[in-house]
Amino acid sequence: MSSSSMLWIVTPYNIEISNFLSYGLPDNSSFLRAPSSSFDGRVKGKKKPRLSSLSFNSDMKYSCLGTSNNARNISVVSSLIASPTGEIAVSSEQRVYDVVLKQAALVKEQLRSNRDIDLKPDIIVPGTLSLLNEAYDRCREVCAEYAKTFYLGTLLMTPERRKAIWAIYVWCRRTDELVDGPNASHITPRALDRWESRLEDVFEGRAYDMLDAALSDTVARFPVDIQPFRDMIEGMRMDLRKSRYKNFDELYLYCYYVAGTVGLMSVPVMGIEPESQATTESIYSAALALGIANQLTNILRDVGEDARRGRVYLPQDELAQAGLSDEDIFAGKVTDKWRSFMKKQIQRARMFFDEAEKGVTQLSSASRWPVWASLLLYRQILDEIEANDYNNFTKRAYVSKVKKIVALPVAYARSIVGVSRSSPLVKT
Ligand SMILES: CC(C)=CCC/C(C)=C/CC/C(C)=C/CC/C(C)=C/[C@@H]1[C@@H](COP(=O)(O)OP(=O)(O)O)[C@]1(C)CC/C=C(\C)CC/C=C(\C)CCC=C(C)C
Ligand SMILES: [Mn+2]
Repeated sequence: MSSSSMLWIVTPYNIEISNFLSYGLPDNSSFLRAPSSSFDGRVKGKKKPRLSSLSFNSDMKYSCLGTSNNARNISVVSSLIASPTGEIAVSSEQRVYDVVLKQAALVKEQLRSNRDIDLKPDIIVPGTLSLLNEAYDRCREVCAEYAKTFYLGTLLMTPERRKAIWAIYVWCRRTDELVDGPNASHITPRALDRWESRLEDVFEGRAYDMLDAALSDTVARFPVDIQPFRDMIEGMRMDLRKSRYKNFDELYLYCYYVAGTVGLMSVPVMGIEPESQATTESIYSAALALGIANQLTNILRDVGEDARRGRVYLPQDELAQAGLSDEDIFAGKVTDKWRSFMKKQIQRARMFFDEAEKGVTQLSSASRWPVWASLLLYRQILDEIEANDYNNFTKRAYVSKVKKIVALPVAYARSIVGVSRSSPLVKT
């Protein structure tokens, strides 16, 4: 479907920025939700496993993202969990990795059949191009308003790619706003089903409003798959039904849904450096790691705020191991137990950032800066939690303007370093 023909059905609503999160959800009761993950339980890869650099000690009972398919194998084996009834369950990590493999395979396939996405010609239907430009401009405004630093970073990207990232950003923001925004108390699982049904329409070129129209155009131009978008909605469903996470496996799945998905949505737009020797899978794994790292950081920053909403996004088993409980969190007292618990949580988030770093250099050169900037800035929130002596109950950790300004040239310097054969993601 051409991006322009899609525009025939766009209604140019006059949407104000302050109002951009409004959504005309269709009442589609016949909608059948697709499964959120296509995991089939197969063990991937044949080579000898190598331990992932992110494996946690037995205390944490978690081995995280590997740096290659080889590394992944070890987690596949260790990710088979036997239930008390003897059934073999599959870990979240493996379920998510299956999505990563699928995304990587899809993008490879689509790029093969569409060598240069930036040169995909417009089929111009009279009058529609200016509408589309207006739609992207709305996305730009929203992005500039809600994510200033990140917006600045996108300005270095090619015009095609930056517009696409704005459109994806806006869809993510709107989705999150459904469960976190002013109308959150009215949001039901059925409303999320309708949001998903609307998403499918957007992917098929039927946009409901201008912001959708921009996304519809983006997904027609870039090899972006619907699965991570669906999975983000699944994360919002999870938020509606759940306010506690038994262990890190459960939390990992939530983090994938609401944040890891952003990495998977973004890579096909950001593009991979043509010189890159890394496997597509490893780059997607790094992108996933960045999303997880960001979300874990969000969670650690917002412990007090979430607790006041009755939510605890911390692994219950790890809290118990540290001699802590929900009551301690609601009491909001910084104790030595809390400090030592937080140290471990921060360490884990940093490991995900380290994993993500390996992939940034593999992105196309113009896309690296915003990614480096967001990585460096988000990671600094962890430093600020430490600087607040782990008081994330009543003090919000934030990165000062000065530190943000300093981070930008650092990010730029990193972004101009090209891919090297010694990169940890490169096949040897
Ligand atoms: C190889 C490699 C490293 C590639 C880079 C891949 C990449 C660009 C990854 C981006 C990761 C990223 C920015 C993830 C967002 C994580 C996040 C903060 C998610 C938030 C979820 C809900 O949390 P919560 O409700 O607790 O938070 P709030 O209090 O509401 O803030 C989200 C809010 C989900 C919605 C996500 C967004 C609005 C961000 C979408 C961002 C993009 C599409 C652009 C990403 C691009 C860059 C350059 C960062
Ligand atoms: Mn939110």
